[in-house]
Amino acid sequence: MTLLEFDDVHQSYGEEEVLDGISFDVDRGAVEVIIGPSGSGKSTLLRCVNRLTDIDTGDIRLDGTSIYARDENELRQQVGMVFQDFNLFTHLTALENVTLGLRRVRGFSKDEAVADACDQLERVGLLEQAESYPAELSGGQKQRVGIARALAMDPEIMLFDEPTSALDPELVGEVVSVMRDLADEGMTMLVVTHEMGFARSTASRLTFLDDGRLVEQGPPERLFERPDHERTGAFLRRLTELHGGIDR
Ligand SMILES: Nc1ncnc2c1ncn2[C@@H]1O[C@H](COP(=O)(O)OP(=O)(O)OP(=O)(O)O)[C@@H](O)[C@H]1O
Repeated sequence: MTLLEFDDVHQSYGEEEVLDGISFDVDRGAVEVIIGPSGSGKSTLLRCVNRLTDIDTGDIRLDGTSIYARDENELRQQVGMVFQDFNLFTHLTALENVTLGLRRVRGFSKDEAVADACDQLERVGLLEQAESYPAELSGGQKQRVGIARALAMDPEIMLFDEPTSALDPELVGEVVSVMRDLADEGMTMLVVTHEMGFARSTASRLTFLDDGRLVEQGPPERLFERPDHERTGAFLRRLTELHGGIDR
């Protein structure tokens, strides 16, 4: 069953067309991994889904309704986003970073918010660090707080924009493992990543973007073994050399 639809999406910055007619559907429970060269429009595509960036023409529908027909705050609750550089409030503890949205957006009482935030931190294996400030956490731990914060909104879909790219290599595994658990729980996920181990083991489908166009889409095993386009094959071989095909 379709949850998210991109319908002929065009987006430009000034003269530069960044998304040039993107159309595809994401099923509920699917893990869609978006790959493509730098500047191909991957981040922009994600940012359009929760209206951090507006599209020029076309439409994006969530659960059959245009994202432009929805209340913006409600949309941001339904669409969780995890950023490369965590975007945590540095003056708040891990727990406070998670309770903030629960109180302000979901209207939870203080006690309810703390209880729910503790559940979310436990889900990402960080309950013991609840009282730590971001500066006291490793990059992997910070990113897991970012995931817990997004999960606290009880989203219908989670967007991950290169969630492991800012991490030291030894910290990538703990974040990938949390993402894999979410996939196993049936969370719908749209993931921009270079982690080919994750793509091979967990993606329902890979989507290859180049220069704002959707070049090729398919199950990871087919795209890795028998891509229709030479560009896809060459790109995946290079990513695998750089970021490993090893399942972490
Ligand atoms: N706020 C902005 N203003 C102007 N141009 C932008 C803006 N954000 C992105 N761009 C341009 O849009 C194009 C696509 O950027 P985008 O970040 O979506 O690509 P990407 O595939 O995610 O790249 P990367 O892998 O390097 O993050 C790039 O040429 C970029 O310079």
